[in-house]
Amino acid sequence: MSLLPKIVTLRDRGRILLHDQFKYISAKMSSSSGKRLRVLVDMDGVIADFEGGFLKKYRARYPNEPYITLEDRRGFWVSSQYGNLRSDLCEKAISIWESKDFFIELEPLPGGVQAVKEMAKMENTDVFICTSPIKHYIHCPGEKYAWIEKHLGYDFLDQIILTRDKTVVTGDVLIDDKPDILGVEPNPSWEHILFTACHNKHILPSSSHRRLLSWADDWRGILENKRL
Ligand SMILES: Cc1cn([C@H]2C[C@H](O)[C@@H](COP(=O)(O)O)O2)c(=O)[nH]c1=O
Ligand SMILES: [Mg+2]
Repeated sequence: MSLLPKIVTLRDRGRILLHDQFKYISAKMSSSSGKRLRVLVDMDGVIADFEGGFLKKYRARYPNEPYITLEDRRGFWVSSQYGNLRSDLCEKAISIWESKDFFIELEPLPGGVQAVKEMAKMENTDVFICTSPIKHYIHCPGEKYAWIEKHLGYDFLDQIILTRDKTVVTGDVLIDDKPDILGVEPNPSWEHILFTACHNKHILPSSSHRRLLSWADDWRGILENKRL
């Protein structure tokens, strides 16, 4: 090996320049669909029918108690609205989602599983299911895993984020039906796309939220727009 300092000739510089240009062009070609995107998809109320599953089981267990139709649902917290109806109904509502088999037996919401599968196959796209477990953890976390395996497949178990604070998760987009997603991070990295559900459909359009009305809505357009 020569001990002489390396002299970069004009010809070398030309080669380096060409090499850099080649690298730039091939990088551009491989990311023809724009920048890499990390999409966080909520589970309850977005791909799994929490509200429908709740009402069915609540009515079966408490056939003589009053209930709230999906049409009349207001506000994210089912427990609060039932508690306002009659104070003891709050506990009765909670007893439903704390029961064994509640989360695993939730029906998929129309188009959700198909959309997530398609999203995951898109070039330059990482999809994670970002979902909050209840604190009564005996059944819920395991059943959420089982639901993902059942509907999205075994390999999707690598893509699960269980957290009660979604603000600390980094991503480009969070598709979620909860209107206010708060936590310790005041400026989360993601844009919250509000997924329309029976409890939030009456909230007026706001400049702080873009909406996805259902999985038949233009989720592909939202993703492409985020790549720009
Ligand atoms: C309506 C409602 C929900 N929960 C629980 C059930 C789920 O584990 C989470 C919601 O999770 P997401 O990731 O935000 O979809 O909250 C509850 O404890 N009380 C309720 O009234
Ligand atoms: Mg949700």
